[in-house]
Parts: sequence; structure tokens; C-alpha cells
Amino acid sequence: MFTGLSFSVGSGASLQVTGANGIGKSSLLRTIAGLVSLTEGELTVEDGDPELTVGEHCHYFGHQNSNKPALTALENLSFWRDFTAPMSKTVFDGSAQAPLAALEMLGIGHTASIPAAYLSAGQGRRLALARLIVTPRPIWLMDEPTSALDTTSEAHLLYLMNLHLKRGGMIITATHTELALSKKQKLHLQAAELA
Ligand SMILES: Nc1ncnc2c1ncn2[C@@H]1O[C@H](COP(=O)(O)OP(=O)(O)OP(=O)(O)O)[C@@H](O)[C@H]1O
Repeated sequence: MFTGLSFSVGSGASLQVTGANGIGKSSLLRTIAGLVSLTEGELTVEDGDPELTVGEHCHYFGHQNSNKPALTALENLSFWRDFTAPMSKTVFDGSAQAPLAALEMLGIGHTASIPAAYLSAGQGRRLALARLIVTPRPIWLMDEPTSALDTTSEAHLLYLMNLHLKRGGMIITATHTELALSKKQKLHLQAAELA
């Protein structure tokens, strides 16, 4: 349960959520994504699409890649593009990459016809990241986004994250690593003191 928690993230800004293991960083991201229901309090997207939930404004990049093992890398991305609805341009005017272009941007174009089950840990992580750019959504929720990525992939990821911010997107990330993001705000979670 969160108490005394209040934050806002503006267009083009990132929020880095920090705190000790088990304090609730992932739970907070999962709550914003709508995977955990909110029992108290309120989450809103100002100037968002009133027909959609807060979670439907977000891409959630969690600990699990959620790649479908029997589908090829390209089929995985095509599935996610069709599954995640884009925002109307008045809500968020991000740019969408075609699935193959997205794989190439993430440096895994050569894995397009390989079933996701056979990808390495880092390739699987990159495939999960490619989902963020096949459908434009304004809010990226990213849980430990750099885990399993090599130095080059990490630099590429930071480039994509900063590009998203430059286009007016928002990023909320839970991480123990300092990320070089523009317009960065911090939210540090700590255990409440019991009376
Ligand atoms: N599905 C679940 N069911 C019950 N309790 C859970 C569940 N997921 C997490 N928790 C509990 O909620 C608390 C917060 O977990 P959470 O994963 O949000 O922490 P975290 O800050 O992200 O930790 P870490 O830095 O280790 O990733 C922990 O005590 C954890 O045991």
C-alpha cells in the first residue's frame, strides 16, 4: 500500500523511481499500467483520450519480455502492433515504425524469421523494446530497462528513450542504475514510519 504518494510528469519529461528492493517500484509501474487495480487515490492523464484508461495510454516494459516463443521476432512485433491501439494524433503525435524497421533499429533485423524461443536474452530484451516503437503511445513505463543489455544496446535504448521525450512523450522508469535521460525528475520511495 502506498501512502502520501503524489507525483506528476509533464510532457517530454522522465520520472526515475528509486528505492530499496521490495519497496514497491514495480508495483507502482504495474498500477499505472492497470495490471494492479487502484483501491484508493487517483491517476489521470491530462489532455488524454477520455475513452481510454490510463493504462491504455502506456506501453509497459516489465521484467518479463512477454515475447511469444513460437512466433518469429517479426510475427511478435506484428502481433503487438495490431494489439496495441495507437493514440489519436491530437493526444500524442509520436512516430510509428513498421515491424521490420523497428527490428532493424534495435539491431536485430537478422532475427526477423527466427522464433522468439531461440533468441538470446539480450535479443529477446531488444525484441520487447521494439514493441515501444511500432505503436505510438505517450507514456512508457519501464522496469529496469537496461537489464540484459550490452553497452551498445544500452546506448541505443537511451537514444530511443530521449527521442521519445523529445517528441513530447513521458517515461516513468524504475531502476537502480542512473540513466542519462533529459528532463529527469526523481521519486524516491521509502518505508512509512509507523506511529
Ligand atoms: N504478485 C504479488 N503478490 C503479492 N505480493 C507481491 C506481488 N508482487 C510484489 N509483491 C510484494 O510487493 C512488495 C513490492 O514489490 P515490488 O516488486 O514492487 O518491489 P520493487 O521496489 O520493484 O523491488 P526490486 O527493487 O527488488 O525490484 C514486495 O514486498 C513484494 O513481495
